[in-house]
Amino acid sequence: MERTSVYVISGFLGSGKTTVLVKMIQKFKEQGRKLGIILNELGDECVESHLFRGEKIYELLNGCICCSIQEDLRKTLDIFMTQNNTVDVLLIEGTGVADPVEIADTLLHPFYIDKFQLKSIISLVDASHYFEYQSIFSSTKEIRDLLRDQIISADYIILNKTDLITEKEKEKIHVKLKKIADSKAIITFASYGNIKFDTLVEKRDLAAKFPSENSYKKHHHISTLKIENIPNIQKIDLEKWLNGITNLIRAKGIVFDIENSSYTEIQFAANQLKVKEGLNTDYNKSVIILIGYKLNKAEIQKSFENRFIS
Ligand SMILES: Nc1nc2c(ncn2[C@@H]2O[C@H](COP(=O)(O)OP(=O)(O)OP(=O)(O)O)[C@@H](O)[C@H]2O)c(=O)[nH]1
Repeated sequence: MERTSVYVISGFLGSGKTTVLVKMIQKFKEQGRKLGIILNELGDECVESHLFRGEKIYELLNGCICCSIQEDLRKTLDIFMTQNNTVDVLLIEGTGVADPVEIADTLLHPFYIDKFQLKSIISLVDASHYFEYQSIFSSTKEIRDLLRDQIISADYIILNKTDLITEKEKEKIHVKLKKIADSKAIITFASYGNIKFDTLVEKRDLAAKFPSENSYKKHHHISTLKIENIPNIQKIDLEKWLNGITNLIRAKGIVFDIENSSYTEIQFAANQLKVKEGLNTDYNKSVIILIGYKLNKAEIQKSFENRFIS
C-alpha cells in the first residue's frame, strides 16, 4: 500500500509557514490529492482556522516546546491511520519554536514508518530578521540554536520575505545558509512564499531514506536500520546484544505477541533497555529501529540473525 506523503513545514515565528502552507494546499488540491493538515499551535487556540476552511484539519493545541509535541502528534497520526486511505498527502506545520527533528523522529517510530513517508522538511527563514536573530546582542542562544536546527534538518530551505531586504543582504544570508545547511539541501528565495511548487514536491533524497536520517546527518553522520520479524527474545539477551553494537545510540521497537494479541514496546537509550509489556494494539508487526553513528548495517543484521534466529 502507498504510504501517505508527509511534508513538514518549519521555521521561526512569523517566517511565513502558514503563507506557504496555504499555497501548498491550493496546489495539491489542483492535482486532486486528498489532503490532511496538522497544525501545531502554540497556546490553546488555533487562530488561523479560517484560512483552512473545508480542509481536514487536526490541531495539536498546547504544542509547547516540551515533549508533549510528540505525544500529541502520535495521537493525531493514530487517528489518520484509522481513517484508511482518506488522506494521501499530510502537511504538518510546526510551531515557530518546534524543532522539526522531533516531528521526524515521531514519524520514524515503528508504528508509523510503514504508513507515512516523510518527503520533505521545509524550513522557512525570515530574511528580514535574519541578522537580528543571529546576533548575540539582540537574540538568545536558544533562539540561535533553534534556528540553526531548523536549517540543518531541512532538505528544502526557503529564504522568505526577500522583498524586505536588498540584493546584497540576500547574497550574504545565502552564503551563511549554505554553510549551515545540509550539502544536498535546496536553498530558494521567495517573497510571500511564492516558490516553484514543482521543485518543492519533486522527489529528493529524503524519501529514499528513513525519516530523520537526513536531519541528523550533517553533524552526526547518523544512520538507521530497521530489523523486522523479531522472535520472542528475553529482555536481558536483547539488552546485551544492543550494548554490543558499535556506535549504537538509540533503538526503539515493538514486538508483537500473537498468542496474547498484545505488544511489548522497546526503548533503548543510554545503554539501557526499557520494555513495556502487554500493551493493546491493532498493530501486528514486530520491528526494531536502530539509530547510530555510521552503523554497519549488514553486519548488524547478520549478527541479529545468528544470535536470535538461526
Ligand atoms: N513582507 C512580507 N511579508 C510576508 C511574507 N510572507 C509572509 N508575510 C507576512 O508575515 C506575517 C506572518 O506570516 P505567516 O505565514 O503567518 O507566518 P508563520 O510562520 O505561519 O507565523 P507563526 O504562526 O507566528 O509562526 C503575515 O502577516 C504574512 O502576510 C513576505 O515574503 N514578505
